[in-house]
Amino acid sequence: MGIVGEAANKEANRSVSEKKPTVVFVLGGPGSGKGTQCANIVQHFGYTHLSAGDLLRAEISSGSENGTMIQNMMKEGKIVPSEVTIKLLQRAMTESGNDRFLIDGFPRNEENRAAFEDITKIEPAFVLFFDCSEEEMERRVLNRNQGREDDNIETIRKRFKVFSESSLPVIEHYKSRRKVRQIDAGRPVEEVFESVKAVFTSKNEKAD
Ligand SMILES: Nc1ncnc2c1ncn2[C@@H]1O[C@H](COP(=O)(O)OP(=O)(O)OP(=O)(O)O)[C@@H](O)[C@H]1O
Ligand SMILES: O=c1ccn([C@@H]2O[C@H](COP(=O)(O)O)[C@@H](O)[C@H]2O)c(=O)[nH]1
Ligand SMILES: [Mg+2]
Repeated sequence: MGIVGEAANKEANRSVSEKKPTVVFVLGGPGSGKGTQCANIVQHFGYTHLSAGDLLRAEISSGSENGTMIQNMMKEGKIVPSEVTIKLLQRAMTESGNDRFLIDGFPRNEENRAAFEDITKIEPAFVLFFDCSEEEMERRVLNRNQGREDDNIETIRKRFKVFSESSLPVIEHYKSRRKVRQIDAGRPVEEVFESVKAVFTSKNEKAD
């Protein structure tokens, strides 16, 4: 290959590696089925699933210096400082080697949202919102049996309050920008996934 060809090749590779990743935020109340549906999306559409809650739990288990602070906040259903969560997300994105991500359970408040956009300069392609009644979400979380310290009725009530007071405004923000794809998540898993698939296969979605 000549010098000109090599330069063109380098340029092509550079633009690929510097291309902004595709991000879909996956939001919804505790137990709405975000993790369950993300696992299905990964199988069908080649995304990497990053659950902010799972990354925070892994940070606690790793014995990191932030572990105790994160654990105490999660027990209370509170939102961990943005910089901690964003660092974990950025690290996971880099380590994945992929360029399309489902970011599950983040941003949880307006400050999370603004900080993520500020730091990463990434805007989501769209936001998947799993809409489910509190009654159904409570039933699911109490039956989940994954040993999560925050799956008890006292913390669940706090998580619902944080969701409606702090997370719903994030969804409203993206609604006003026509980025929200709202899914009725109160139906059986397979039915919910049919609606999810329709979103990901729509030719109008930038993420495809
Ligand atoms: N459509 C559904 N119908 C009935 N049960 C469901 C449905 N979707 C998920 N579940 C079950 O409900 C529980 C919660 O689901 P999941 O963990 O996916 O929710 P989540 O939104 O990720 O919750 P969290 O925010 O607490 O992490 C799990 O036990 C899961 O198997
Ligand atoms: O961006 C985030 C995500 C999660 N948290 C804390 O973790 C728990 C559990 O989150 P799940 O999404 O249900 O796994 C949540 O209640 C918060 O305390 C967070 O602070 N920031
Ligand atoms: Mg989850």
